[in-house]
Amino acid sequence: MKVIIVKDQNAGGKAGYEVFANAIEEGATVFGLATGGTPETTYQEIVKSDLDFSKCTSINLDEYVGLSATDPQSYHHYMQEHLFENKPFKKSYLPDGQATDENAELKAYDQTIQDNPIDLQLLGIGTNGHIGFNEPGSDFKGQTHKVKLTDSTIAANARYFEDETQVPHYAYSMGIGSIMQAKKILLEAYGENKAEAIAATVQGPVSEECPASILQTHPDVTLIIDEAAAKLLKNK
Ligand SMILES: O=P(O)(O)OC[C@H]1O[C@](O)(CO)[C@@H](O)[C@@H]1O
Repeated sequence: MKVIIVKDQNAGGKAGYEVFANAIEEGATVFGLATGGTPETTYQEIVKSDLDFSKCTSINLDEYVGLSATDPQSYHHYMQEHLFENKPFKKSYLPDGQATDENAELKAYDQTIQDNPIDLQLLGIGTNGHIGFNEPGSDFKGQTHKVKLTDSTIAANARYFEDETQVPHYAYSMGIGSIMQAKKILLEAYGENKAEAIAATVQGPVSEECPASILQTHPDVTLIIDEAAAKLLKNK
């Protein structure tokens, strides 16, 4: 695991952009993308750049169950607003939060991931160490599945909704098994509220209690974290 400690999220966005630019340089064409507050500055730097994704494919980690692609709170909408509007891909995949046949949707998403092996997977991390919506206890070999969100995740994401009662309680998430198949993984984390999860991810035991700890077994992981998120790391 390569750990890059930056001053703040803006510096992190610049470093994150560099990882994307290098990946394209090295021939990457399939990008696993994340949502939430963390990747916003990396997307801002990409949007400002001349990087061209028109021949590339994107596959997002997750989507809330029950939200339409046009719902302002959906991850479809988030991606459109933060990236795709300005940097369109040849093809962009997110789970369909309104799928009528749930099992068919989950199977189809797994097939999409198999058909488009991910070159660079971008991740954020939850305060409880979740990646995508894979909450503590998720199977390390898991494929795309429906997740019941924990109370802490619902509370953490409530900031994007009118109030907490509007936060969906389920999501479709790429499984940890699929995430680990990516050739290269970039995890970003900013803020003191991620310090415990980062310490467990980097220096804790590999345990399903901290889903991100599995990244210790992946051959090519880069962490971009700010000083606050790095606070509990020993001998940094
Ligand atoms: O970047 P944020 O907003 O702190 O979210 C952290 C993580 O939580 C999620 O938004 C899921 O709740 C993930 O997609 C994200 O990586």
